[in-house]
Amino acid sequence: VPDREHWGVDYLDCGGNVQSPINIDTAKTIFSPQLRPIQLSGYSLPANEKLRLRNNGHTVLLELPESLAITGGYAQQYRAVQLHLHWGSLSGPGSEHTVDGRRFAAEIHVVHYNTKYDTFKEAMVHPDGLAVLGAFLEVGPRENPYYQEILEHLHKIQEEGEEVLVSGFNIAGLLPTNLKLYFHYNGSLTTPPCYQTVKWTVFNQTMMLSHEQVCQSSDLRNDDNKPLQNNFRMVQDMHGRRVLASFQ
Ligand SMILES: NS(=O)(=O)c1c(F)c(F)c(SCCc2ccc(C(=O)O)cc2)c(F)c1NC1CCCCCCC1
Ligand SMILES: [Zn+2]
Repeated sequence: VPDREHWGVDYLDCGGNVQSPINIDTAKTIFSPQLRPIQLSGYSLPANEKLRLRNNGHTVLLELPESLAITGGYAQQYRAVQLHLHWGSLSGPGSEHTVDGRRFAAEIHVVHYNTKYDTFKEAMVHPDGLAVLGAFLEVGPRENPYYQEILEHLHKIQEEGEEVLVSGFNIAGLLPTNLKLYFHYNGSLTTPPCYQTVKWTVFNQTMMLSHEQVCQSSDLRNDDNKPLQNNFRMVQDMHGRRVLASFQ
């Protein structure tokens, strides 16, 4: 099938056996003291740097400059591509990964590509091509100022395809302060083409947002003018994979 050669990797990876998201069964994780703290560099952006925030009909995504890099915790260097969110609805939570069967209110993914490849498109078809940093979002008593930098613009991009420019801020504020405690496993993109080329990091520490903030994502609509919600994929079978933990 010509398409198959064209894509280089089996395009129908969505049915493969290295898929994401997964349920993290903490009783079966392997404590791996060799897992070093994740180190981020260039994540603090000046306000005069403008970032494109877009409603793509599936999620809200923030394009990131390649100046943001993962410089520790992975064997190779990875540079940022974009970040986006997964959330639920009034009827329930919407994280993609679950922990001991628990689904969290929402989940952020910061997508990076391995800089040994020239471009993101080239990297995303190689097994060590992508690194996604994931963190769970929970409802807490206070508004989260870092998430407000993104959420305060959602009312301007309610329709699919709309986008707005957001002023730079410290993107690291969207991730936990403790980058030492995390789960690590090999998986995939959670949307077609589902390439099995992601080295996942899911942080143990969660992010606290106000109830209003967590509900704000459902102001977004897709092309059928339907509310954009429950944009999470079902958890996938491990097929013998093990999840490593940087902590006991
Ligand atoms: N969890 S995830 O990382 O797999 C993921 C999702 F689950 C996602 F649902 C998404 S959004 C759906 C794919 C998509 C659609 C339109 C556009 C656009 O108009 O630019 C972009 C992407 C989404 F964008 C991503 N991240 C993308 C994976 C899609 C293809 C490569 C782009 C970078 C990472
Ligand atoms: Zn995602």
